[in-house]
Amino acid sequence: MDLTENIANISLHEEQTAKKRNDYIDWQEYFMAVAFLAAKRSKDPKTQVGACIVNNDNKIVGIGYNGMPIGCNDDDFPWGKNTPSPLDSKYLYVCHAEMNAILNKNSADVKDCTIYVGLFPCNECAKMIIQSGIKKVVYLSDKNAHRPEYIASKKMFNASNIIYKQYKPRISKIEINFDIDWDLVSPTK
Ligand SMILES: O=c1[nH]c(=O)n([C@H]2C[C@H](O)[C@@H](COP(=O)(O)O)O2)cc1CO
Ligand SMILES: [Zn+2]
Repeated sequence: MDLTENIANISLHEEQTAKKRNDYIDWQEYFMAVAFLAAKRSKDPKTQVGACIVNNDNKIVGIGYNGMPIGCNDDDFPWGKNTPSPLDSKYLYVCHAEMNAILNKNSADVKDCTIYVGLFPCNECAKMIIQSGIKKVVYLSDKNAHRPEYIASKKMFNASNIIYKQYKPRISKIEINFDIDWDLVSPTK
């Protein structure tokens, strides 16, 4: 067997024994990352939240982020927090990520689904989650846990048998790189 033939045999063997890659992201990482990607669409200068609703077949059926209602111009409505009049701050207007994800659903309903969200849901979103039939909440941060709205959320979730679970990331960062050299990854034949 000459050298060229030998090299060809080795590469054929490599092709035939090729294994799947194992550094792929798992389902939870994928859904939480989708929620975080959606949050990047938010115009809120302080807090960007994203939510991703997933059914029992691991299919995404709704995505949302916090933003002004349709027709309420992002540039005209306020984004401040601590204004003398509540009418001049964002809170009376902004739609929360969870609410948008539920309303944006692309399936008939979101019954028995799981919602992945950056922040633990407030009491208003908790009510929407319960009424929509979502059965599980996976959240990243519970930074407002001491506030009455969030204590109320937990009371309602407990009463309604909604499971809530904090997501503990295995990795702290998932990078999206548009700058891939596709020919280097998989050379054109
Ligand atoms: O679950 C949530 N979902 C959600 O979309 N939000 C939004 C509403 C506001 O735009 C922002 C919170 O504003 P701030 O952190 O500045 O108080 O995050 C806030 C929460 C917190 O519960
Ligand atoms: Zn909310």
